[in-house]
Order: sequence, then structure tokens, then C-alpha cells
Amino acid sequence: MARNKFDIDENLESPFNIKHFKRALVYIRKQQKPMIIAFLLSAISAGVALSAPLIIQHVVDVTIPSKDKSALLFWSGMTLLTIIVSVILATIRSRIMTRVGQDIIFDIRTDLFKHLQKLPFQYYDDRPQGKILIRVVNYVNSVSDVLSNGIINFILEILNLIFIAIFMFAVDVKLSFVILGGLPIFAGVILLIKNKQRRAWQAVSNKSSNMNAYMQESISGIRVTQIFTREKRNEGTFTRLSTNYRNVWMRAMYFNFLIPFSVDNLATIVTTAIYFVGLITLGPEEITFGVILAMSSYAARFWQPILNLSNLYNSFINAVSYLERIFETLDEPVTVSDIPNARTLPPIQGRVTFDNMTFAYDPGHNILENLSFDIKAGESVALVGPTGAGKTTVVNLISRFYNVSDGRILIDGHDVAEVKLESLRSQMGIMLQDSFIFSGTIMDNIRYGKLDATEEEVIAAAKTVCADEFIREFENGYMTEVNERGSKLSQGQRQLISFARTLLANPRILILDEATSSIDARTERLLQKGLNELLKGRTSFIIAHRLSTVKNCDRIMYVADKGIAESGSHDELIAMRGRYYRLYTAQKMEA
Ligand SMILES: Nc1ncnc2c1ncn2[C@@H]1O[C@H](COP(=O)(O)OP(=O)(O)OP(=O)(O)O)[C@@H](O)[C@H]1O
Repeated sequence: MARNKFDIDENLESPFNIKHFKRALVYIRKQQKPMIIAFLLSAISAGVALSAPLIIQHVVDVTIPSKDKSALLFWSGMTLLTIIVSVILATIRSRIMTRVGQDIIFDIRTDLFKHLQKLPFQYYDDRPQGKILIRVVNYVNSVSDVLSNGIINFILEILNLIFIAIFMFAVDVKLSFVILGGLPIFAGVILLIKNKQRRAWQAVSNKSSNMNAYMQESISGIRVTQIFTREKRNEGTFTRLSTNYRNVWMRAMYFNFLIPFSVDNLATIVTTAIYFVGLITLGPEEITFGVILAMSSYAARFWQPILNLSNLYNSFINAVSYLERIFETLDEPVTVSDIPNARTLPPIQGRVTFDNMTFAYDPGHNILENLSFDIKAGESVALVGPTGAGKTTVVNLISRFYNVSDGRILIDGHDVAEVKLESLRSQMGIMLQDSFIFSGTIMDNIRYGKLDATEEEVIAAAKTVCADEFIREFENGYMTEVNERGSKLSQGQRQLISFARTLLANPRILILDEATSSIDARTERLLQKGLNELLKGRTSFIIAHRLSTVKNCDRIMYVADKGIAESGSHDELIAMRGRYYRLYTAQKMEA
């Protein structure tokens, strides 16, 4: 699929519309109280600050001509007081808003994380991890300021504008219209660049996402890179992605600069126009020098909020391109979820039935077709066959990691599509090919699926899979810290730890996908003994390429040609002299 690549831009599946912003309001609404307080503080602070030009006008026109020193001192003190009050209020407001901003992104990030936890395997199959990560981390951070301070500032600036307009019209109507004259030109500039600017910011989010995806992929694959000495070539790829990002960023910033640049110039033109109009009409009755001074101060003050609004507009356009991605992720359908009124799967015996089941990862390309088999509770089944035949797919479907395209999969007669996922998966012990190790202690890792397991239970599980011995050899034994992916451990050690983790849950159905492929022959033999004991009474599906490890299974199914090509016990399949026989004898000769 196209998006499953670092250098392919993600198309937006749902283009931005105002509904997205309304959804953002859901998060903002939760912060209503502190936001209203912050808003009131700002309004008072702005109102106080606005009285300064009036004081100036009074001082120039009345106090200075009357040479009243004590009045002059009083008004100077008042001006200082307005500054102090504004600063105090602004400081309290900024503290409140920092908190609000963080609370908003906390909520969005939590929702994203919760949703990502529920998204099915298919979602992760289809896109690079870097593109997912950047949404949760960078994009969410980028929208925090707009959704908190941005909203308040927007309202405040509008109010500020109204206040200034009222003050300004109270002082002089004619000059006020001169100040307002620049507005239509400004609106024209915005209209002209609006769409281009939005597209430019979408390109920025795309290119940063691509760069992030490649960075993530490169870090994960660093060992292979160094083995194949691909460093130079990878640098080239990264430089290309980084250059693309820089270029689109420059273009987006060009539009961003354009707006404040227009505002700045318009403000200068308007101020000059005030002097010009004032000069023509200046007269003792018409306009006093104090009025001109106050009006030019208002002109600067009037255009300042417009400049601020234009900066807010820039941030808004920028944030919209991130919000689109965030909500797109939140809207990603959880295609594998409980159906309405799903039943809880009762404690199972372990019978597994595939009833004419067909499955495709991508519609139209069936991996398995009309598959039917019935496994009795307690039976051990081996799935063998060529690479890519569909063995892992079969076991992934039992736990409903994907939805079947047609037919049914039943456990003890219950359709897996109709029972609660948690009740289904919690009764399975699944060990995937990727023995993922989480950061934490070995004890934490074994206990991962059963948090209430006692230390004794953890140790017993480790003993069963012959992991106890090597774990105790570490200085801190079970409390040894391992890092993410378990890079301090050997591949075989990782497998044994994840094996113990699977067993700890004491599942009725056990699925082992290449569980012992990296374990040495001696440990495997020991493990096999423990395992045979453990498998008794449980249904188990074991995928293995080394046939010697599965020949004792009750049933061996040879997966090929979109189905089960051969099925029977080892002896039966050998007697058939078919594909299993050929594979087995070939492996025996190699050994
Ligand atoms: N997430 C996926 N999206 C699309 N196709 C997939 C996906 N996973 C597997 N396939 C395809 O489905 C087929 C069966 O894959 P599967 O992993 O089940 O094979 P397997 O028999 O377990 O192989 P192996 O022995 O190599 O583990 C393969 O052709 C593979 O390319």
C-alpha cells in the first residue's frame, strides 16, 4: 500500500472541515473554568493598559499647558500603576494558560494512545511506525498553543480591537476612519493567499512525517545498515528527505511572513495618513495636538492586535494541518472490535473449528481459501509448509487479530467474531515470531500478561522453558533490567523469556509460532520434555520449520496452495509419501 513507505506522502483520507475544529472544542471545553478566569484577567489587563493614551492626551492638552506639577506627578503615578497592574495580571494569566495548554494536549495524547492500543494489526501493517509516532508526539505538541492561548488570544484581540475602536471613535471620528482604511486591503491579502498557505502547511506535515518515518526505520535497522555498509547511501536518502522538508518549510514560512509584513506596512501607512489628515485639518477647535498624539498611539494599538491576529491566523493554519492528522488517526476505524451485544466467551475447553473460511489481507488476494478443519480440545497440531504459505495467518485468525473475509472460526462452537475480544484473547497463549521484549526487568517481562502472578509462578514458568538457568546467571537474576527489544539478550534468550511469558497465563489454547527456532539443540531437547508435559490437555498450534520438533504432535497440517494440502499424524504423512514426506526426508538428510 502506498502509505507504507517513508517517502510517499500520506493523502488525507478525510479532508479538513470545520467539524474538526469543533472536535477540538471538546477538549477546550473541559478547560472552560480556567480559560474564563484567564480571559477575564486578560480583559482587565487590556482595559487598564488602554487608559494610557487617554492619560497622555489629558497630560498634553491640560496638565502641561496649566503647568500643574502635582497633577503631572499624579498622572505619572497613574501611568506606572497601569503598567504594574497589567504586568501582574498578565503573569497570572500566562501561568493559568500554560497549565490549560498542557491539560489539553494531555487529553488529546491520551485519547490518541488509547485509540492506537485498539487499532488492529492491519493498521500497523500498513504504515511506518515513524508516521504514527510523529502524530502522537510532535503534532500534538504543535497544536497545544493554538488550542489554549490561541483561542483566548483570538477573543481578546477581537475585544481589544472593539475597545480600541470605541476609544478611538470617542476621540475623533474622522481620524478613526483613516485608521480603519487599511482593513479591506489586509482582508484582500488574506483571501489571496489562504488556500496556498494551507496547502503549504499540509506539505510541511507530510514531509516532516516522511523524514520521521525514515529516521525511525533507520534507527530500527541500524545493524543491517552497518552490516551492508549502507551508511553513505542512507545519508543521501535522509538528506533528500530533509531537503524536501526544508523546502516546504521555507515556502510555508514565506506565506507566514507575508501577513505580518502586510500588517506592518499598513500600520505605517495609516499612521502617516493620520499625520497628513491631522496636518490639513489641524486647528484649535478641530483637532488638537494631543488628539493627534492620542490617535497615532491608537493607530499603533489598533494595528497591533491585527498583527497579533494575523500571527494567530498563521498558527491556526499551521495547527489545522496537524489537527487533520490527529483526528484522522482518532477516526481510524477499529475494524477488529466487539460487535454490539458481543457475548463473553465462557471458560473454554479448546476445540477449534475452521468452517469454510477464506481470508485476504488485501481484498481480492486470498491467502487462504475455503479452509475447513476441526481440532479437538487437547489436540496438538503442527502447522508446517513453505515460507509464506499462510501458517502465521492461520494462527493469527484464531485469536481474531484480523477479520475473516468469509466463513467462520469457532472455539468450542462459539464464533470468534461474536464474542468479546478480551474474553477470547485472555484464554489464549500466543507466542509470535517476534519475541518482543519491553524495557524493564526480566521478571516484569515474564509477568507482562498476568500482572498478579507471584514470583514463584514466574520462576516455575521460566523453569519449564529452561530459562531459569541463564536468568540466574545474570548478576541481578530475575531483576535484571533489559532494554526495549531486549538487545542485551541473545535471540534465543529473548525467545525463552517470551515463551515463559506465554505459558504463565496458563492458557487452554497455546499458539507457538517458531517459538524455538533460535534455541540450541540441547536446550530445545530439554524444553521439549517440559513442553510435552505442559501441552497435555491443552490445544496447541505449533508452527515450526524444523520438523523434528513437531513430529510427535497429534496432527500435522501441511499448509500450501491457500489451504491444507496434507493432514495427519507424522506416520500417516510419511506413509502418504507426499509433500510432508519429501520435506521431512530432505531435512533428515541435511541433519
Ligand atoms: N500484513 C500483511 N499484509 C499483507 N500480506 C501479508 C501480511 N502478512 C502476511 N502477508 C502475506 O500472506 C502470506 C502468508 O503469510 P504468513 O506470514 O501467514 O506465512 P507463513 O506460512 O507463516 O510464512 P513463514 O513460514 O515465512 O513464517 C504471505 O504471502 C505474505 O506475503
